[in-house]
Amino acid sequence: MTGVRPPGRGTTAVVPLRDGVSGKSRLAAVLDGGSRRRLVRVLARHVVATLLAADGVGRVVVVTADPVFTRETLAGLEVEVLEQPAGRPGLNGALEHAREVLTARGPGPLLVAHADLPALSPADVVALLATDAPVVVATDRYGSGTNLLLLRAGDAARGAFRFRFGIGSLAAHLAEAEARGLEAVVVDRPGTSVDLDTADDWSQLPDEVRAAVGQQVPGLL
Ligand SMILES: Nc1nc2c(ncn2[C@@H]2O[C@H](COP(=O)(O)OP(=O)(O)OP(=O)(O)O)[C@@H](O)[C@H]2O)c(=O)[nH]1
Ligand SMILES: C=C(OP(=O)(O)O)C(=O)O
Repeated sequence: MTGVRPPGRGTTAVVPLRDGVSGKSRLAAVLDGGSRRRLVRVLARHVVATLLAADGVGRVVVVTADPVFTRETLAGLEVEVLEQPAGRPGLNGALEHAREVLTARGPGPLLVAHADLPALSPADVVALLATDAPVVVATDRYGSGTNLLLLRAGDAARGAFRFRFGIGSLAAHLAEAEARGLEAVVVDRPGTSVDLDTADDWSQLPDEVRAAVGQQVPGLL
């Protein structure tokens, strides 16, 4: 993508983004396909723009099985798009691929951020980066999942840490850190805890966030 920031100092943020058709399936009962696709775009643009605006983030890389949709979705934003190989399916496979590519380029902390965090602010990102631990997990509103994961452990430890996104991923990531002798800190902030997967998640968002997203996605307001 044009206008990509050169590799430099700071944390590299990695945003996984599914293809243009299958995401946000849990909202299928309340939103048609076109609106779900639009929602994926609005949320992804918000998360990427927020990361780019946060002090301490050097670069944003999006890993996806659908680079055409992703480039179109993120047009005008300074991101690099990495294509997820077919042999690396699923969210964890996508992240392993991104980590391999980035580690081959050089050392440095990695911040994984899901592309569906409508309330995420630059201050949330700065707060995560200010947390002094080799592994930092921002959990979801149930205290059971992982919405952002910061790995600033040294290269060997960072490379060996298994991504375990999915049901119960907070406990899985904490266990992973413990198994590798890495201190892990859990962060729980209003801006990091709501990933928009269900109508109930929607109801938990502040009014101003719902107004901003709802204006752009028919059917949500
Ligand atoms: N590259 C990539 N990203 C994924 C994949 N699965 C999920 N993601 C991304 O990972 C983040 C969390 O996704 P989920 O909430 O599990 O899935 P979703 O598509 O948003 O919603 P559901 O269809 O309801 O599960 C979002 O940024 C997704 O776009 C995948 O297989 N590959
Ligand atoms: C992938 C995860 O959650 P969700 O599918 O709810 O986004 C997770 O919490 O690891």
